[in-house]
Amino acid sequence: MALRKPDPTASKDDGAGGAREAGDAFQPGTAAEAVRRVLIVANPTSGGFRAARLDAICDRLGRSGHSVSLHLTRRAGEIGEIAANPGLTVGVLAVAGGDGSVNEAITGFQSNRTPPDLAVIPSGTANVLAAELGLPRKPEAIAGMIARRRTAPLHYGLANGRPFVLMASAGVDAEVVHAVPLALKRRFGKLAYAMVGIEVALSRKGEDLTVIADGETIRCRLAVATKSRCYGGPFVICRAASVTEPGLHLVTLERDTALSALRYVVALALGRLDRARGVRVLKAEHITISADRRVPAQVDGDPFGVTPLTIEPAAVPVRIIIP
Ligand SMILES: Nc1ncnc2c1ncn2[C@@H]1O[C@H](COP(=O)(O)OP(=O)(O)OP(=O)(O)O)[C@@H](O)[C@H]1O
Repeated sequence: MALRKPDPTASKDDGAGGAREAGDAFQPGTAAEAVRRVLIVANPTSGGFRAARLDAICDRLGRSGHSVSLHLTRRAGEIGEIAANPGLTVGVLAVAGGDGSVNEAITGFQSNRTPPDLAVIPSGTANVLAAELGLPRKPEAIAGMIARRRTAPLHYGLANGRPFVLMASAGVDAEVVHAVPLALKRRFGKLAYAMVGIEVALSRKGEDLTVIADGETIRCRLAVATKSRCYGGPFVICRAASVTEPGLHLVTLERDTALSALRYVVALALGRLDRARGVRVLKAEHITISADRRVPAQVDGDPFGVTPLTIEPAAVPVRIIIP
């Protein structure tokens, strides 16, 4: 077993170059050998990261005959580079991190003609995908899931060509995502979004959005193109959406004053957003979001420039390991 022990100091450059450091994951071998190889790429800066969990997962997978390599990232972008590398000869690329790290892997897979199966070892601040797929948290259960290799198609979306696994949006939520300083997010987790959200909601003017969904024009203040049922954690934004089904849904909110934002947050927390006044939920294949002025956008909880956005489903899904 080519096991690199989780090392909290590995974020410091030890002179080994990027993906190569992942050892066995880039060695040639028979197809049968490659299938048993698992490369875990872990983001040690993600919320709730625990090196000891990875150690336990590596040990358990090693005991079940897998060849496991572990790579701790040292900077943003590395997971995408590893996922895109055509020399990657593993059966499973397991991302230990939050939704942003998973997004990087999917983005990398776009330029890899033979991507391995994707597994997610959940950490992260919100980790909506983990809630969406009902992923286990305990090391033993995660290792068991990876060893079983039951997969589902992960149907992701594209916003201006950039993959999103969960959602792409423009409006007040994206403004909050843009405004949350990383240090605050690392210190307070989801609470950081609530703190900055209140400040943004009370101070912003907002902008009218024009959304065209499969030819229908909708005017609103917040538009969320979603693949996921959940939003911001376990909160249901769109009952009909599923990351493992093709297609997209659109959720629009007609108002974004501080009071209506509060109403919508309460409705979301109660799982009743789709029934709240001024909310529309519809299925759509092709969505554009534009505004007279540039409105901040976000994908999968990370800042993503400004409007206009053109959003559509990706043609080919990724295989993801599920419980
Ligand atoms: N070693 C690293 N140093 C700094 N940033 C990194 C590193 N490795 C990955 N990243 C970046 O950190 C971003 C956020 O990480 P991640 O999604 O794993 O955790 P999170 O922000 O706590 O969780 P969530 O996205 O679920 O809120 C990712 O977009 C990724 O590009």
